[in-house]
Amino acid sequence: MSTSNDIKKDFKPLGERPPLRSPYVGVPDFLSNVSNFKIIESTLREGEQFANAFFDTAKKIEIAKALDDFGVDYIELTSPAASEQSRRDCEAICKLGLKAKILTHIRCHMDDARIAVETGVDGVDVVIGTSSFLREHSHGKDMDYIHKSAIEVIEFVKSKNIEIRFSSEDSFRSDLVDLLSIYRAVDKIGVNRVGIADTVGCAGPRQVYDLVRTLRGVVHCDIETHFHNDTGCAIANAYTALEAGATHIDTSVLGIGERNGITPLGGLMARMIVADRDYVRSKYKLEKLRDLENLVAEAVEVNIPFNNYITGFCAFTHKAGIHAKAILANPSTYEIVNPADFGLTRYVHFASRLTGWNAIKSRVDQLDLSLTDAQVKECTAKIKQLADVRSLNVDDVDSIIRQYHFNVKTGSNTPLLDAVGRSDIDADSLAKKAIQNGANSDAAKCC
Ligand SMILES: CC(=O)SCCNC(=O)CCNC(=O)[C@H](O)C(C)(C)COP(=O)(O)OP(=O)(O)OC[C@H]1O[C@@H](n2cnc3c(N)ncnc32)[C@H](O)[C@@H]1OP(=O)(O)O
Ligand SMILES: O=C(O)CCC(=O)C(=O)O
Ligand SMILES: [Zn+2]
Repeated sequence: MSTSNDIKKDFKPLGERPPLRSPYVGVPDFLSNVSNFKIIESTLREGEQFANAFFDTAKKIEIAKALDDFGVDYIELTSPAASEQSRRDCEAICKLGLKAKILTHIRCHMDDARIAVETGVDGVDVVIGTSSFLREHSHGKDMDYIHKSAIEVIEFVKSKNIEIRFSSEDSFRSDLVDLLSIYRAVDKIGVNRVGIADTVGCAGPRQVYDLVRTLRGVVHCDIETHFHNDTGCAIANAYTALEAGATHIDTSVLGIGERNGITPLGGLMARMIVADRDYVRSKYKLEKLRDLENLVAEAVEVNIPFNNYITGFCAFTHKAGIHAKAILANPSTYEIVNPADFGLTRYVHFASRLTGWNAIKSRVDQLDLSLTDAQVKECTAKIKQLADVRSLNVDDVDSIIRQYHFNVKTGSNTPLLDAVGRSDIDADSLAKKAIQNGANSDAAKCC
């Protein structure tokens, strides 16, 4: 039983106490791989299944090189059994001598396996559906057949001394006993990885955690995971899988894939840099992300979404006055990801009625003008007055600030609205103008 003397003895003055653990850092877990994961980049396999995708050989090579330069661990390619050109492209990419290991993705079938091992790949990803939906309506095979063909294909690929991964398609709608028994069997004969796939995007993070953690207790090999984004959980599920002990995450650039795709590479980077900045920065050339996304977006003829992780046009734009003030004082107040880690810049928006005098003061300083705080506040009020009437852009606000400054310094009384013109400019044409001028044209560069 502790006495009051013991309590006094244990009591340490504040300065001597060990630092409190940050509440934002997860509880350490020796099975977690959030600080030690690998990316299997599947833009050239899953991504080719995206509705708009057509990659000719030159484009595939360009994308493969860009992925390699970014630092992904593996590049997964479409099955060489898909078409003659797919096979030739696979061979061509294998010959590039990239740092990333090259994989191809095949059905659990000896015909596909025989073609795959001849392409020069570093490894083969084998998949077969195990849910009753796929067993009945896709390939029509039962679990006994799946076991037998899996063992045959795996032994064959292993005999060629290249990596082999076995994955169950539609894992989250498969019977748990079926799953664990096939994974145990393939682990026993020595696969490099087993894969779990949320093929229809039905799983939530708790299910992912439970399945991966259970599997971690059953197999010795690495665990790869693949998450579709139909219900918006692809990044959260990937992160949770790593927490539960998965070792590899499948991604594609911008998340492109079947239907609305899979875990996006950029979104995963955003999530993981918050978990372990040093690890992510040491492995991946994050400043190349934007170019990589632009390359793929152009190839598949889509725009980068406005709300894209990291590279969306407003991902680091701060608008409301309360945010702007705090961001100017310390960017960590309203930013969990530092844009500089990705070679990007943050912006403080000041051309709106939501702005505040701190943002306008910062703009006054950028324009190399000098006004007292009281003057900045008065000028801000004028800007907000006009912003209540119509949409403003940077030029409008700069003109008001300059006119206000001129009036103050010369004692003149020119109406501020003259600086921006009194004619009605409709909001639509201003918005169009802003887009033409580049997305951040009405924002101030800062910090
Ligand atoms: C969830 C995923 O994304 S898995 C990866 C998907 N990738 C691809 O489909 C690659 C591109 N696919 C193709 O080019 C073609 O589908 C091919 C070459 C693979 C097969 O073409 P086809 O022989 O004309 O068959 P089709 O595409 O109509 O049907 C799929 C066939 O594969 C079989 N199959 C489906 N999944 C598997 C599997 N995992 N393992 C073994 N066989 C499978 C089906 O039973 C069906 O064969 P069947 O016609 O003899 O019944
Ligand atoms: O091979 C895998 O693990 C995943 C295959 C696939 O694309 C899927 O199931 O959605
Ligand atoms: Zn998929």
